[in-house]
Amino acid sequence: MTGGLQENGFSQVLDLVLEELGLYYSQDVNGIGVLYSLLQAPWLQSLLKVGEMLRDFPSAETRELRRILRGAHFKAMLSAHDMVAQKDFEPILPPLPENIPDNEEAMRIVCLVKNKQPLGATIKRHEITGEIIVARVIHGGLADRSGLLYAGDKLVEVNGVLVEGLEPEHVIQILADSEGTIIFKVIPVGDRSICNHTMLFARAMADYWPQQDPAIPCADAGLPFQKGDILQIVDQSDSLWWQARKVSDLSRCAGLIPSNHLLKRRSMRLCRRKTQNSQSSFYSRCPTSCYHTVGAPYEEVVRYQRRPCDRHRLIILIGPSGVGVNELRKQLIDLNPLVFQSPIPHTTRQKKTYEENGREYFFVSKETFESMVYSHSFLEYGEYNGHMYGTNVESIKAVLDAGMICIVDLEPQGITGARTHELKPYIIFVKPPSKSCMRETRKNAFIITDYYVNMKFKEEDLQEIEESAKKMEAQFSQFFDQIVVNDNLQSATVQLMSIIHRAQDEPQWIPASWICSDYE
Ligand SMILES: Nc1ncnc2c1ncn2[C@@H]1O[C@H](COP(=O)(O)OP(=O)(O)OP(=O)(O)O)[C@@H](O)[C@H]1O
Repeated sequence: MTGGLQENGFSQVLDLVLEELGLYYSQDVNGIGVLYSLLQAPWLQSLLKVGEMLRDFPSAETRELRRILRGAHFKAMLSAHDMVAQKDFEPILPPLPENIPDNEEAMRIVCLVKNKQPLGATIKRHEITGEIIVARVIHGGLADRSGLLYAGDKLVEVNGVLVEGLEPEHVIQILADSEGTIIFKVIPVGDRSICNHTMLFARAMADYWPQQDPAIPCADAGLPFQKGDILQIVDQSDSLWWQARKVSDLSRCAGLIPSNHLLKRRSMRLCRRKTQNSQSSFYSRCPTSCYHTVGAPYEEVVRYQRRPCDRHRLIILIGPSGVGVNELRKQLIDLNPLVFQSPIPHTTRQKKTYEENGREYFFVSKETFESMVYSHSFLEYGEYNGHMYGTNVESIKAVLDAGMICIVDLEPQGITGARTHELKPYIIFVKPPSKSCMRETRKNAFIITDYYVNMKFKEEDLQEIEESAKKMEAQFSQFFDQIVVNDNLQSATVQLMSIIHRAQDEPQWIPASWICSDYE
């Protein structure tokens, strides 16, 4: 590079810089952005290099450049560049006062917008400190979705009202009266335990009405359910109160339900009270009578889909005597004997001449029958006209092994024995229609009793069918997978047929133990 060219280059660069700087001086620009891009500019880099070089070549231009570079504006620009580069532009807060106590707690301000829906959190008074704290946050509720309130958070203020010294009921009232925005001041809980969201499904084995439970921490946060309902238990972190939703209504937020442990404890207490009243020892009676009859409050269930290579599920029809269980079973078999069959029963009665052993019945001696009873071979058995009759599990398996759908009608007391992983029964309750409908549809029907065969239905028979159906439902509905009303015989049969096919081919809830047992 020649001396002339060098001089030309420098003056060009300088002209450029001055021109640009002149532009910025005349504009009211946001300094940081502009400075940043300005200082990034390749020409400025060159200029700096030029400056260094010029130190060694004193001339009029050099002196001028030195003056520019030492100018206040230029220095200010460079210092601004340094600040931007070091991100040193955040506001400087005044120092904290020196007299803050060491134990001062951080406060969180939570703003929730409450429409018509509940807040989805419960509060309680801390047993020791007396402070009002968030007792639990309901899964899927407003507070839970906000992610800002946690169980254990200390409430300081609600909508500007100090809660110190207030009763929890008073705070609840403030919350209930608030519409729209609610502002909480809370001291966040120190050790926030991670909620245990075990995804577990359970069949309720009893009804539960939170409004009638004096022990529930907040009745409005409770989830009412009826036996047979399938519940999704979303939180088991509390040993006494779980949170659950009904699978039939998963869009609703979860509610409180008593834990297994709590219900068992209650039923034990009930049991103790009963046995005390009956003057006998709790320990000697409880395991066999009371506790056994009360049973588990929830039954864990899983979704089960029968594979085409699996045996069919046993179809059990349950219903009050005279409702038409036997008739419906016969209708199904008559319609499709290659698909539907019933097991061949055992009996102690004499074989008739036209009968064949193993076709109508298995004819056995009283002794054989008794030994089968002792070895629990029968799902159910009973006496009729002085003879014993029984439905044997092996006969059921024979139908299932032949690839057919086995249908039995059972007394409800036989349900427990039939509920095994081997048979995986699907239980259908045959319900009577209204009495007026029965009167109409049973005009030409005959009822079979222990004393009479082929008697017309009387008014008291209809009454008895209705009452006995109600009792059965009250006691056993937790086991019913489906209910069919036997009004019109033809339509009830068609409905039953489609239910049975769905039971075999579509996913269903079954006890988890039936699946685990497969791998035993
Ligand atoms: N939907 C119906 N419409 C008209 N008649 C019916 C209907 N269902 C059943 N019946 C008749 O009612 C009578 C009693 O029915 P069924 O014998 O099936 O009763 P059940 O429930 O099996 O009672 P049980 O166990 O005491 O025999 C029979 O005559 C049957 O044909």
